[in-house]
Amino acid sequence: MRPRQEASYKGTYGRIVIVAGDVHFGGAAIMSATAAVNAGAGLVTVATAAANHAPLHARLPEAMVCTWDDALLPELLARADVVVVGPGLGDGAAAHVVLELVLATVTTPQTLIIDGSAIDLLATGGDAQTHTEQTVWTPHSMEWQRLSGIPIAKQTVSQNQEFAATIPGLVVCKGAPTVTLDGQRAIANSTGGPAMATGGSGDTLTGVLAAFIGQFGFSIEVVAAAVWVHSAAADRVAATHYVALPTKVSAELGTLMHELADSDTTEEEEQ
Ligand SMILES: NC(=O)C1=CN([C@@H]2O[C@H](COP(=O)(O)OP(=O)(O)OC[C@H]3O[C@@H](n4cnc5c(N)ncnc54)[C@H](OP(=O)(O)O)[C@@H]3O)[C@@H](O)[C@H]2O)[C@@H](O)CC1
Ligand SMILES: Nc1ncnc2c1ncn2[C@@H]1O[C@H](COP(=O)(O)OP(=O)(O)O)[C@@H](O)[C@H]1O
Ligand SMILES: [Mg+2]
Repeated sequence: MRPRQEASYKGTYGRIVIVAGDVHFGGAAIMSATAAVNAGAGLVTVATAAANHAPLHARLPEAMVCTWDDALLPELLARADVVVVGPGLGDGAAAHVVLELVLATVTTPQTLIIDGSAIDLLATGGDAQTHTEQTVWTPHSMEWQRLSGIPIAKQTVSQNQEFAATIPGLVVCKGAPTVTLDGQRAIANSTGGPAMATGGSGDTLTGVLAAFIGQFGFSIEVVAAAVWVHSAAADRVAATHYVALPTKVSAELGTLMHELADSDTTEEEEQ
């Protein structure tokens, strides 16, 4: 976490494009974008099914919106610092087409975060290679089983590392605990808990990851920090709520990040 610099503008903090939300899963797109905005991303655009356009605008005016077939999307993707693909993308014909566009367009040094339906589409149809080493995979156990072929019961860190080493970038194996892997190093997360076991927690994590990479760069440390902050925000909600609803977790991010950035500055000043 770093405080924001005086000499900066919205472009300094990351251009994020989130490709998400078919007609059934508009909430996934909204939750991902809400998290990205609250975690400090400079500019957020959501590419989604037409049915989600107006709800997203009404719910989150900070985000821009276009549809998957918008003629502007290829250029938006090419100019992005970080692209998220997959939350609630579904497996319809349009999802296949837009995933192909994303995979063909996003290249190093851009970051590509692959989640949810996009992991499933690649597990069943394509190969798991991308054009950027700066890829972050965010599977839950079943998505990881589909992609890696490792049955859930055999998903040990060493088994997971072996497959992680064969695909580009980092893998965030979500669970209790979530473990971030790069094929060699593994970082187990220390925050979070069962109050997060509710639809949309993973969708929210994609937005936090995108915002962190957009602001602080791509590395295993930044990815693990985003995982930690997302679950730490959920812990705060869970301190007074039975379930850590993703929208409440996103609302908690701003205060938590303010405190973390502030405490880092204080430590630096004291040294
Ligand atoms: N509001 C919205 O718009 C929302 C939209 N969403 C979007 O929906 C899309 C589909 O995502 P998905 O995760 O719901 O479905 P899928 O990939 O089929 O996984 C479920 C299967 O895996 C199994 N399973 C085993 N272990 C598991 C584990 N640890 N965690 C989870 N599952 C586990 C599980 O076993 P069972 O429960 O049947 O025993 C079941 O057989 C995706 O794009 C997502 O972004 C959601 O985020 C919800 C809110
Ligand atoms: N028992 C648990 N302990 C810690 N974290 C959990 C627990 N259950 C769920 N989570 C977290 O919730 C998220 C679930 O992700 P995912 O299944 O992709 O959600 P969705 O697709 O519904 O948004 C992950 O970040 C995971 O670590
Ligand atoms: Mg998910």
